[in-house]
Amino acid sequence: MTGVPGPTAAREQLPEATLCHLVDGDRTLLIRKQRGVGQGNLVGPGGKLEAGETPRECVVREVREEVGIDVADPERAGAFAYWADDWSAVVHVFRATAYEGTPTASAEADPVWVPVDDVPFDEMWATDRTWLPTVLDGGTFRGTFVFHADEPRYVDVDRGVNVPERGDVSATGRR
Ligand SMILES: COc1nc(N)nc2c1ncn2[C@H]1C[C@H](O)[C@@H](COP(=O)(O)OP(=O)(O)OP(=O)(O)O)O1
Repeated sequence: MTGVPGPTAAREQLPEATLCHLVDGDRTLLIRKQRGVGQGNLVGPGGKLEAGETPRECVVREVREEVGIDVADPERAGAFAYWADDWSAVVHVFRATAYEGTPTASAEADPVWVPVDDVPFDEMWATDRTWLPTVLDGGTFRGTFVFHADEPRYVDVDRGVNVPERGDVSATGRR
């Protein structure tokens, strides 16, 4: 894909995106992506940062656009940087426990509640299983992933670390 950061892009060149993992008692909200990056996968709601937007502003806006609810308390749970053949990104991950509204389908997303203790990782990005349990459990993490031919070839996750909203989220310092 022309103009899209691939596996050799420097960290500073990567587009930024967000994910929200909303926990409501013993269930957590995922979406079935209807288009865009990861179409067909189950994933947390979220999307790409717009110009001038902070990750927190982005995650609130994207959750509202995708599933029609307002998350009240998005808390930063970590971030990962990844490089793939046709897309690479820094993804900021938030956990939320309070919201207003009823999750509703949009053109981008079908909302799906799943049990916190039975998340369908087989239908998600392969690397989600390495960090999502930590997030659902209230912890923090930092991840670095390299994919080739849609398979994760390098996976590094630090748990219990706080990652600033701005700055290098790559555990390896790869730039
Ligand atoms: C390992 O890679 C990824 N893992 C997970 N769990 N989620 C990922 C990964 N790469 C991207 N994502 C998520 C992060 C964002 O929520 C979306 C970004 O893509 P999207 O195409 O949904 O962006 P939007 O701004 O919503 O879409 P439009 O451009 O159509 O407005 O994917």
